[in-house]
Amino acid sequence: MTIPNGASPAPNASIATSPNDLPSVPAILNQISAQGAHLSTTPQDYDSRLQLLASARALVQALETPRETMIKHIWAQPAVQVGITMMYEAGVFHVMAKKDGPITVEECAEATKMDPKLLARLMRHLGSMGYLIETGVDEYAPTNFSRAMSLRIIGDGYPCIINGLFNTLSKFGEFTKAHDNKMVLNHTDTALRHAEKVDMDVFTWLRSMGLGAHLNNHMAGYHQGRPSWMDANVYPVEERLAKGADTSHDAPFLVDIGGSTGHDLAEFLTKHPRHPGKLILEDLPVVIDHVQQLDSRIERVPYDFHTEQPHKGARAYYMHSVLHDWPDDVCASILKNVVAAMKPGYSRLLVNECVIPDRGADWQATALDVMIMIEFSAKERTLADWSRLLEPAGLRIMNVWSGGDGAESLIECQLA
Ligand SMILES: C[S@@+](CC[C@H](N)C(=O)[O-])C[C@H]1O[C@@H](n2cnc3c(N)ncnc32)[C@H](O)[C@@H]1O
Repeated sequence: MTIPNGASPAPNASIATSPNDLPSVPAILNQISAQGAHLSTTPQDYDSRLQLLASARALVQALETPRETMIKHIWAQPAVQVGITMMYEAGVFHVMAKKDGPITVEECAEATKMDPKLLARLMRHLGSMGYLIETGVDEYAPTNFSRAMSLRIIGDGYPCIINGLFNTLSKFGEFTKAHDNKMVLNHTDTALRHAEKVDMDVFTWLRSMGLGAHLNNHMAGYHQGRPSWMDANVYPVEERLAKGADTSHDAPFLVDIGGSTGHDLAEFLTKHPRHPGKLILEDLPVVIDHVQQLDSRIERVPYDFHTEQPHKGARAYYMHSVLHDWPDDVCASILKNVVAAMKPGYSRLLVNECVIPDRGADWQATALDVMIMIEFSAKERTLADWSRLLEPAGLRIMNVWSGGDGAESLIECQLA
C-alpha cells in the first residue's frame, strides 16, 4: 500500500475497538421506537418499513466497532455468500422448505449427498448470522429468508453472481490499476474481459457458464416487491398511454425491448388487462427460446436491439434495466433504432431505470451502480446524464415519474 505524501499519521489504534458512534445510540433508539410504533399501525406501508430498516442499520453501525465491521465484511459476509450458494446448488434449501420445521444436518446431507461434516460448518455459520434458526445440536429450522431460497427468483441470483461474476469483482482493482486508476466506460474494455480473458459481454459470458436462466430469474427477483411504474400511484397508464392509443387489434401498444422472459409484460397484463392493442416482448433469440409460462396474449419476438426495430409506430417502447448495461455510445446506437420506429406525436419511449440523485442516493442504487461499473464498464445515470443521452438521440423528456427510494423511475419521452 502507498500512503500519499502529507497524509496525517495513523489514528490511535484504540479506535479500532471503540464503537463507531455510541453517543448517537439513544437518539437512534428513540427513532426506532417511534418508527416501530408507526409501522405496527400501518404494517403494509412500504416506506415506513424502509425508514425503520434504515434506522436499524444505523443502530448496528453505531454499535459496531471498526474491527467488527471489518470482520463482518471480509470474513462473515463472503462466508455467507459462498455457503448459501453451495447449499442452494445442492438443494439444501428445498429440503428444508419441504420439511418446514426443525431438520438435522444429517437429514439435509442425506437428501442432498453433501458431506455432513462440511454442511454442518456451513449451516452453523448461517445459523450464527441469523439466516437459519439453531434449534439443537446440528439441527436448524428455516427462516423466512431460507424458505424463500427455494424460489428460483431469489436463489438463482447466488450462483449467477458468486459463481459467474465474483472472479471479475475480485480483479476489478487490478483492471483499474492497469488503466491508471481511471474509470473506464467502454463496452469492449471491461473487467470481465480482463478477468476471464474472454471476448464476451456479461450476458454471453453467463450463458457460456450455463447461468443464462439464472440471470433471467435473478432479474425477475430483483424487481419483486417494490413500487412499479405501472401502479396507479406512480404512472397514470390509462391517461398517458391507453387514452388516444390505436385500438385496432394488431396495433403495437407496448413493446418491451430487452424484456427478458416477459415478467414486466406479465405484470402489466395483470394490472391493466383492458389495454388496447398488442403487448410485444423482444429479446435475443436465446432468451426468447427460454420463455416459459408466459400468457399467450403476449407476443414473443426474437430481436437484437442493434438492428432495425420491426414494430413501427407503437404507442410505447419500453426498456427496463437495459440502457444501464451500456456506455453512452452503445446506448446511442440502441436508441437510434427505437427513435426511427417512433411515430411523431404518438409514440412514447419509457425508460425504467435508476435516476441517481445528486445526494442521498439509495444503497440499492449505489450497489447496482458499482456492480454495473465492474461488470459492464457502464453506469447508473443522474438526470443530467439521462438528458445528455436522450436529447441528442432526438428525444424530449416529458416527465420523470419517481417510484420512490430504492425503486427505478420511469423516464417518459417523446420525439423532440
Ligand atoms: C439487465 S437485463 C433486463 C431484463 C428486463 N428488462 C428486466 O428488467 O428484468 C438486460 C436484457 O437485455 C437483453 N439484451 C442484451 N443484449 C441484447 C440485444 N443485443 N438485443 C436485445 N436484447 C438484449 C438481455 O438478454 C437481458 O434480458
